[in-house]
Amino acid sequence: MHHVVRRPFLRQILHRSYSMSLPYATEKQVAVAAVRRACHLTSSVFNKLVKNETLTKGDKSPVTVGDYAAQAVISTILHHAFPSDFIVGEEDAAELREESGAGLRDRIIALANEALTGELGLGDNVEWGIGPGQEKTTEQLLDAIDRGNHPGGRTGRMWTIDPIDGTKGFLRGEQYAVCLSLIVDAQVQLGVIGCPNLLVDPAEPDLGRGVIFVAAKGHGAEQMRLSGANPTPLKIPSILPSEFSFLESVEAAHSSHSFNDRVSTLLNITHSPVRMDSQAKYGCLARGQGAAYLRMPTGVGYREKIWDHAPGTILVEEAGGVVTDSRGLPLDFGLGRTLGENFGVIAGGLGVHARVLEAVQTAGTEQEAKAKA
Ligand SMILES: Nc1ncnc2c1ncn2[C@@H]1O[C@H](COP(=O)(O)O)[C@@H](OP(=O)(O)O)[C@H]1O
Repeated sequence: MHHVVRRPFLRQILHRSYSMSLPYATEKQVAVAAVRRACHLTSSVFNKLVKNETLTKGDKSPVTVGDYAAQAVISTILHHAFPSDFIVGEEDAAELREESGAGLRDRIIALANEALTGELGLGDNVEWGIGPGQEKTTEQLLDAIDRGNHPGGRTGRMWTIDPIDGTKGFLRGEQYAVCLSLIVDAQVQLGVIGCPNLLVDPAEPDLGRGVIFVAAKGHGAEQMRLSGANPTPLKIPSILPSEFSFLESVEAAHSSHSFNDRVSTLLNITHSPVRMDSQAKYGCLARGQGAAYLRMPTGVGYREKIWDHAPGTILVEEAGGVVTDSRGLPLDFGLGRTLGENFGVIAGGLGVHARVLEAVQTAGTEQEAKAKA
């Protein structure tokens, strides 16, 4: 009798301390498992389709195959674990449902099923629809891709998926990232960024490549191996911008290189910028590579997508940094699928961010004056 009375009490205490330690513990496990499988998938697409096939210049088919299949995998896992959550994903399956898309569709379904049915790894759970024997039908996987059509908004639980962020980097065999975040009532609660091509430690190249960055609101940021091993907490060091360089996009069409040059000059930064595709930039910043990430628009009209910044923003904030737009406003993840009126992105360590923001505003005023003259 004594035993029967004590057990629920103990379970209550244990549950309370567990949920106090990490409110989204299951979500974190599921998200890491989903990103890990998608990373293996995209790496295998690269090895099969980019390295070993002759691609014509501008051929985007490996990206298309990888993008669709990775979104199918992540969305399937999320739906098994959290059936009522919404998903804001970059892709939809309309093209694959057409008669002309049959070849592409078959390739994608095979790849997604291969990724879903792989052996269970560290922290995996069969209840998430993964593991040997868990094949899905074509219809189930197309529906999984299409579940990414949520319009976003200010309330509710929603996941953002960018199955291959940095598609240009992916095709060049350089950096790209598989990105996932959980947003609850417009606040990012969880961010996971898988970077299959990123060195585990730039100071020790022998450790190899393949990193997953994870951050949970109020519970810090960490980096782990793709297997989930070696979780290491991340903290942005307090450094002066002159000692380090900016992180920026490789693609001049995505972010103004000349504007960044001017900001570097204003801050007396002498090192060249580190150019890198995808949200791997946020990951590098969080582990102390580069002083700040600066992304200023190249023209008017483009609106940044929430899936391109939600995981990175929480990662940098949880590593002790700050992320705002070029006016110093927080990024607003509650306006739909885009960041709406936010203009540009500045991410950096606490003191560094304030100095970069000031220089960005000076450079912006100069630019306006020049345009008027
Ligand atoms: N004109 C533009 N300005 C800013 N970002 C753009 C852009 N056109 C595309 N992008 C986004 O930039 C992302 C890549 O960022 P980066 O330059 O940091 O690697 C692209 O993601 P995808 O590669 O998933 O399409 C795309 O969403």
